[in-house]
Amino acid sequence: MSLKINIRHQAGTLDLQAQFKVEQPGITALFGPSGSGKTTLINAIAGLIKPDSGTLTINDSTVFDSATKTHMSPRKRRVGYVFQDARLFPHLTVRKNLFFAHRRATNRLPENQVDAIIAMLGIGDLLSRRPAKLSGGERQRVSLGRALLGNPDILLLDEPLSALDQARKEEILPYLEALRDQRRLPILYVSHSIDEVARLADHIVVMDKGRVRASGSVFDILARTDLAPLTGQFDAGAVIPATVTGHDPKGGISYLGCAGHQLIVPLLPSANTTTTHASTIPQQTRLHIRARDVMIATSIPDGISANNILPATIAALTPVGTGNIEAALHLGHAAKGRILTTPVIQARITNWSALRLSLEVGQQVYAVIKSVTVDGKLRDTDA
Ligand SMILES: Nc1ncnc2c1ncn2[C@@H]1O[C@H](COP(=O)(O)OP(=O)(O)OP(=O)(O)O)[C@@H](O)[C@H]1O
Repeated sequence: MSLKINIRHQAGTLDLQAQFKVEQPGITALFGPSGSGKTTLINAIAGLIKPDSGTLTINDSTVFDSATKTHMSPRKRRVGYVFQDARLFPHLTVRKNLFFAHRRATNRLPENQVDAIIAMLGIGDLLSRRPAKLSGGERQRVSLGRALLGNPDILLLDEPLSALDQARKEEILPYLEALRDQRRLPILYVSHSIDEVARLADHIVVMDKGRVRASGSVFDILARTDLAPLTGQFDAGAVIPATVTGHDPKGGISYLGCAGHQLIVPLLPSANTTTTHASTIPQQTRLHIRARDVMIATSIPDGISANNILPATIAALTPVGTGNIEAALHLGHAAKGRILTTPVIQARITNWSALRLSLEVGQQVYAVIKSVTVDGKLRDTDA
């Protein structure tokens, strides 16, 4: 499955010139400031607007080509679209909303897959209700179900959580994670929230003023300090790969390995609680470490509640806002003259602390990590 975009489109003051490819399943976040052209771009992919020029290819099928005057209708494009507001048919029950999409699909899903989607989204008990009798989170889950029952080649999600309060967001995020992990479907996900992106996305396309400024894996993009003004990475912190290496259910902790270091986190829900070592170990995961949850120490601190104190080397010190410094820290201590290639995490400290500790680039320090989120499936954990 692939999506290839090379389009140009003028809308009011927006001069959209977008060129990128999505060739992998999983979630690709379209991220960027308000007005950067994200919705215009996915409307073009869905066929809701016709670009001025260029080409759009979904799965080797050219859905738009200005040179040959090809502009396939939205229905024929096999694209599932979930909007900010659920846009369900108000007069139809959930069942009828869902099966409307199923019946219209050019390539209908088999019954067992329909049942699996309904189960995955936890909407089986809602089938006889009308949209007005659903909560905001339930409506969005039904809307996701309706998009999936159309058996799309690609799913476009335009800020599907932005109209929901934090509690409803937390309710729906696990379903999006299940969707990402269980269905091998590319998902283009528009979001303003870097926390959501860090939690869900595998890849990020960063847009600004109608242009694609960068695209790459979530690990690489969130490690790039040059993109921070656009990504809000200073608030997001880092997303880095890790391995679950063991569990100690009695002690209530799990062990993770990251760049040769061990981290301890409260027992992960994925742990087998009857044995000390789950059969699935080691298991790949990722950590989200926010800059505000990392402190810097110049020597190993004593008598401290934080479990995770990792050696680190300062890669960059960047002023942010008034009075704060963002420190980029390579995990591990670099020998003199050696350049580290280990993952980078960020720490948010005050100017005053940086001066007091005489911090400088290249200095060997310790990162005191107060809290880690282990993948999205697993809750925020004070570590
Ligand atoms: N039909 C239109 N007529 C005039 N201007 C338009 C039209 N569509 C888009 N624009 C312009 O394009 C800009 C980008 O819109 P778009 O909704 O694609 O941005 P966005 O990145 O999705 O923003 P947001 O994150 O706020 O939703 C708008 O600010 C507007 O100036």
